[in-house]
Amino acid sequence: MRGTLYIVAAPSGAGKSSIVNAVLARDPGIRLSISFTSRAPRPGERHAEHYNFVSAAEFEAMVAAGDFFEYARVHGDWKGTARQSVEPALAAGHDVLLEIDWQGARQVRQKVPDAVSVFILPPSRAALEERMRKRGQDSEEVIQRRLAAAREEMSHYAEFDYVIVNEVFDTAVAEMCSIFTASRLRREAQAARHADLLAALLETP
Ligand SMILES: Nc1nc2c(ncn2[C@@H]2O[C@H](COP(=O)(O)OP(=O)(O)O)[C@@H](O)[C@H]2O)c(=O)[nH]1
Ligand SMILES: Nc1ncnc2c1ncn2[C@@H]1O[C@H](COP(=O)(O)OP(=O)(O)O)[C@@H](O)[C@H]1O
Repeated sequence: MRGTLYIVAAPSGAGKSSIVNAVLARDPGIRLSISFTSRAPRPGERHAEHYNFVSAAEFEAMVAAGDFFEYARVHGDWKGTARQSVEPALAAGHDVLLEIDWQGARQVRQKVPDAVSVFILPPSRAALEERMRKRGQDSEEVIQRRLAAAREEMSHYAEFDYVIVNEVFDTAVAEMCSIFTASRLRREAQAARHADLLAALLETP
């Protein structure tokens, strides 16, 4: 059976990376796709671990070569998921998780209609702003830009299959694990039903 494709999106600062890391630690079978980006690495970020960092020209060459499963301009930088990070793993039966924005999520839904998409919301505007500041990595100008971008991102929450409000961290992690487990079980049950049906249909009379 092909693997399941999970999409997780959220406004910056909602707790997406923290939740995804906790879910991956509990469920090591899920493969996290490492995106490509044209933005410069921040202090402490490592190539091929946080992102595959490439120049804008390299990114655009990958677009022209059709290398991307999805890509978009996010906060002024190119971000994209390489086909190579997704298609072989799904075909081999592995589940793959994409941490991408709403524009990428739209492209993926068109390609893979049974992808399972989850949107993470902060419990309040104040909490979102506080969490952005707590990371202490961005200038005030960048934070103001990100708050405006957060409103745009959150306006698309209803396009997603599931919404998690990240108020209590452990509850949010448990909710995401439940969503993933339930959707995997549903797909396995459906595949088993189809296998039984085909066996019956193809049985020689
Ligand atoms: N479409 C798309 N969006 C992405 C990709 N990788 C990251 N993003 C989105 O880019 C936004 C900013 O990412 P984030 O890691 O929070 O911030 P950054 O550290 O400034 O890159 C978030 O909405 C991510 O979901 C990607 O491969 N494709
Ligand atoms: N439920 C929560 N309650 C309080 N702080 C949280 C919660 N979830 C995440 N955080 C904190 O908020 C900040 C932003 O989280 P992060 O995972 O980096 O967000 P994102 O990936 O969505 O930008 C981090 O300092 C993180 O520890």
